[in-house]
Amino acid sequence: MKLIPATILTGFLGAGKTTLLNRILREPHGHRIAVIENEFGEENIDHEILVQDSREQIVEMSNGCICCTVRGDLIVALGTLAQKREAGELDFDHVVIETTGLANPGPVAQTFFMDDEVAGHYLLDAVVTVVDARHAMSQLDEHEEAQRQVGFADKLLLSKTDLVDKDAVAALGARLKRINPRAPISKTDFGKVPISEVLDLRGFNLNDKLEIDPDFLSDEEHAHAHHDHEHEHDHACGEHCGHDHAHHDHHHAHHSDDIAAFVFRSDRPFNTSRLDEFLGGVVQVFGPRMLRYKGVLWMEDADRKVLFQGVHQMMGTDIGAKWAEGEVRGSKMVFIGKNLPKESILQGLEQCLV
Ligand SMILES: Nc1nc2c(ncn2[C@@H]2O[C@H](COP(=O)(O)OP(=O)(O)OP(=O)(O)O)[C@@H](O)[C@H]2O)c(=O)[nH]1
Repeated sequence: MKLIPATILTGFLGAGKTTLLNRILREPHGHRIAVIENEFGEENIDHEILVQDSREQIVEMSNGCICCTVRGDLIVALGTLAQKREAGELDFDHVVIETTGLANPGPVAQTFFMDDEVAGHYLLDAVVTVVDARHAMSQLDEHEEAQRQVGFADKLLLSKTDLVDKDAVAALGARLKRINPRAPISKTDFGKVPISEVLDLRGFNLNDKLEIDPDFLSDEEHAHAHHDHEHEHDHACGEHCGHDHAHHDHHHAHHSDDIAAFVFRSDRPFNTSRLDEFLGGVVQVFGPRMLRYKGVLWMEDADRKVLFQGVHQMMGTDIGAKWAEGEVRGSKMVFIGKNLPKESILQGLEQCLV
C-alpha cells in the first residue's frame, strides 16, 4: 500500500502556522489534507480558527505538548486516521501535523521511524518551519526550541516580512542559513505560498539531492563583514580552512546560537568500515545533540552513491544512483546540532578517507 506523506508544521509561538494551514486548507490545489492539531492546554482555539472541511479531518490533541507527553496520542491519532481511510470513512492523501509553538520537532519526526504501525502507513515528507521575520531574532536568542525548530527544518518559511525592512530579512536569512544551510527559505505572506513549497518536499527521502545552500559559506563571510568591520577579509575561506577564525567568535558573540551547522566535503572516497565505525560512534555519543544530518557519499569500490541521513541516534543509509560517466565523484555531508564538536568530527571524517 502506498504510504501517506506527512508534513510536520512547526514554528515558534505566533509564527503563523495556523494562518498558513488555513490558507492551505482553503485553496483548491487538489490535495486532500488531514490535519492533526496539537494545542498546548485545554483551549483549542486553533480549532475554531481553522476552516472546517466538509469531511471531518481535523484531529485535535490537547493537554500536553506533542513532543513529550502526548507522543502516544500522536501515534493513536495517526493510526485512527489511517484506519478510517482504509475503511473509506475518510479520504485524504496527505497529513499535516501542526505542533505547538514550543514543541521540539525531533521526537515528532522520530515517531515515523520508531513506531512500526506508523512507519507502515506513513512517510515523513518534511519538517516545515515557519519563522516570524519580526520576532525570530530575539526568539532565536532566547529560546532553544526556536533554534531547534530551525535546525530540524527541511524547509523554512519566513512570515511577517511585511513588518520588517529588507536588511532585517537579509540578516535573519543569513542567521538561518548558519543554523541550517540545508533548508531552502521562502517567504509566506499571511500564509500565501505555493503549495509545492509546503507539501511533497520529500525532505526525508534518501536521495542524492543534498541541498546545501551554495551561498552558505559565502554568506557567512558576508555576515561577518557586517558585524566586524575591523577584520580584513583578504581571502575566502572554505570549510576546510584551518585558520583560526577569531572573527567567528566575534560574530557569534552577537548571536550565540547553540544550534549550528557545518559541512564536510571531500573529493576522496571513504573507507566503508572506518566510516561505519566512526559515524556509529559519533551518533552514539552525540546523537542527542544531533538534530539532523544528511550526506551523499563516495565509498571506495562502489559504483553507486551512498546516501545517509538521520535524526538524533537514528541513522539510515541507502544506495543511490550510479556515478555517471565523467561525473566528478566526491562526498558531502551536513550536520546540524547543538554544540557539536565540529573540528573533531571533521578531522574524524578525514581519517575515514582512503
Ligand atoms: N503582518 C503579518 N502577520 C501575520 C503573518 N502571518 C501571520 N500573521 C499574524 O500573526 C499572528 C499569529 O499567527 P498564527 O497563524 O495564529 O500563528 P501560530 O504559529 O499558529 O501561533 P501559535 O499557535 O500560537 O503558536 C496572527 O495575528 C496572524 O494574523 C504575516 O505574514 N504578516
